[in-house]
Amino acid sequence: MLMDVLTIGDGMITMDPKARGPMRFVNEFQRKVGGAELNFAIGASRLGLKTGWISRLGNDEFGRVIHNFMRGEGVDMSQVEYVEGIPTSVYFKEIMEDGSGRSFYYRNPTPMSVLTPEDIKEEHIKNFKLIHLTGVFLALNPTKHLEIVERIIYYAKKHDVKISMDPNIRLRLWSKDKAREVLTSLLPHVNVLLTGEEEGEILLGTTSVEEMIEQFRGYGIDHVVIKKGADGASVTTAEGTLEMAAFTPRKVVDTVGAGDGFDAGYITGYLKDWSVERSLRFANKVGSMVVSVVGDNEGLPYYEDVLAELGERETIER
Ligand SMILES: Nc1ncnc2c1ncn2[C@@H]1O[C@H](COP(=O)(O)OP(=O)(O)O)[C@@H](O)[C@H]1O
Ligand SMILES: O=C(O)C(=O)C[C@H](O)[C@H](O)COP(=O)(O)O
Repeated sequence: MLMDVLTIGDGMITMDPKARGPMRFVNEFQRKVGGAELNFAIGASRLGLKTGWISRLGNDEFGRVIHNFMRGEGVDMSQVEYVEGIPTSVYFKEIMEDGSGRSFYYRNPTPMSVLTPEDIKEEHIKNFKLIHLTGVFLALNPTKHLEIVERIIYYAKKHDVKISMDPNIRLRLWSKDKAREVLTSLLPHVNVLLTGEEEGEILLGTTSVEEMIEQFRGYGIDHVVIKKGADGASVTTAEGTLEMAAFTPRKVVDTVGAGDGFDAGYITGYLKDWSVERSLRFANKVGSMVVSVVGDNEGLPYYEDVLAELGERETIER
């Protein structure tokens, strides 16, 4: 069966604080699941894409929680295995009154560290239309994970599978210099780049967004998407640049996961051959829906919900 999108990355147990404010004062947490690529996979699957995930989980209770959760989301788990001796990754979230916050990771080593390039199978990669990569997986072990990603890209290019990338730079995981070195080496292979302005500055050393876009386009990237949080996003293609304001969310309660959701939304449009305008509107809507729900992926909408929010489908409440 031809699949749509594949992503690779660490799945984590997420501990969501039950109260807002500095984490040192929070005594109760709710156990959820998270991780940039895991969120993307859930988002893509809910938007109707046939989605696969390459990952490794600890052979423990938390690993089972993530496995069952992802199965429930309809993500292909054929390339997810349990690992002995390394616990499933965990992270704790801090959420401040305005919905912003910090992350505290317990993921070194992660079960992903047993993965090798030999685990990547050409027969598997060629089944997909697009591979979505993010900097989080690369940050966990830059040298080794770069080899794995290069293997994926080699097979992808051989079979005309497209590549999308979100730098998702987490400075708690690696330095700016390392992130720049590793991620820019991949840019020539990227078809769709989904980045923030600050990440663009880290990668290219310029604060001018115009210059950034020009440089990214110079790498041969077809769609350069710049995400700007509450200010929306822009997309630059051969046809030019389209800017779009964000939608006003019902309420901003937790901004984590908006970028991952936006990515899933934009890739949905890209794979459906929608116009840039439609893809961007759809992705902006997905992002705005994620920030109005607490949790990294709980707010990720289903395809029909996005259409309803865009006013393209009638909603019946009762
Ligand atoms: N406060 C907000 N209001 C409305 N939309 C938002 C808000 N924050 C994020 N979004 C939407 O989600 C997208 C991604 O958010 P952003 O914070 O830029 O990504 P990242 O999480 O990757 O840093 C934005 O481009 C926008 O469409
Ligand atoms: O995997 C990691 O290391 C993470 O940081 C997990 C985060 O839940 C997402 O990456 C959220 O990312 P945004 O969508 O950019 O808010």
